[in-house]
Amino acid sequence: MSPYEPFGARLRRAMDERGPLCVGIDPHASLLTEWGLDDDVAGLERFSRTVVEAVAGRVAVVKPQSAFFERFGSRGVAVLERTVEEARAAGTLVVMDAKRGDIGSTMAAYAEAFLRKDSPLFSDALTVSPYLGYGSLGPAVAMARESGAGLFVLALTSNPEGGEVQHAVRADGRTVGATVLAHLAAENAGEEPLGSFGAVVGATLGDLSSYDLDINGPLLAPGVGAQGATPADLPKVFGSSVRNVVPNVSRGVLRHGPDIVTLRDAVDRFADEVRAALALA
Ligand SMILES: O=C(O)c1cc(=O)[nH]c(=O)n1[C@@H]1O[C@H](COP(=O)(O)O)[C@@H](O)[C@H]1O
Repeated sequence: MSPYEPFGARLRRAMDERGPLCVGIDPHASLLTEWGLDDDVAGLERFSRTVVEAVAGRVAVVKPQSAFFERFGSRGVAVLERTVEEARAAGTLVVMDAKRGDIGSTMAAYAEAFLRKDSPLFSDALTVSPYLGYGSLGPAVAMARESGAGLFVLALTSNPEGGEVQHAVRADGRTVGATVLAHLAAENAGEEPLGSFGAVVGATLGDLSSYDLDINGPLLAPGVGAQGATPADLPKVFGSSVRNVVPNVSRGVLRHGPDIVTLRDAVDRFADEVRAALALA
């Protein structure tokens, strides 16, 4: 038994206290330019610091997108470390969006990198890909349990290309995406108030009534804002599972920077719209 409070319980509390919105920290080169920053490590650091300052304590979760930090090599990764540390120090949960996935023995090293309690990049949860087979994620599941961390496993992604893999029908008649969801439901069985093993399910996907989203775990829902989904779509897409949805907005909020007050207003608008949509669900 881990001495740490599980991610699912910490997330449920944060969602109940602050609402479920997740703000993505995605320092696109084009956003750095729009913010009047140089596309370099100093610009990256200023951008990330500003977002954390604007949103920490106001939203349940932030989700730094590792790719935009890796672009700058080790110095960018150092900024990512500080971003994670500052957000966590401010009491905001951090989902590291690194979408890792590999054979089990390598997955164990990714788990150490992001989910081992004393790792420099330790995050409250990590996005992972199950498309080397769900079982290959075993070491990450084990490490997450040990550290009180969580995973968000790509199930039904927000991009239109995802369907060719995720809606594919297996020999047993189930789709690949449904199988991922079933694995997660098994992982979370009996956990209260919420399991720690979430699914990524795009808010852009329209009617998902043929999928069982009731996995007793969180559903990270990217696609709100720049990809065209709105908070009002959430009840339609997620049905009765909507209370476990963590909607992510990145560019839809970030384009309102660099002024902190304007950024906060944008976050508050999305947060209010999400609350209103959930109240009607
Ligand atoms: O895992 C993710 O967060 C993710 C999964 C998915 O299916 N679609 C998706 O857009 N994302 C991420 O969510 C963020 C969406 O950003 P915006 O489109 O700017 O709101 C990006 O960091 C994507 O990498």
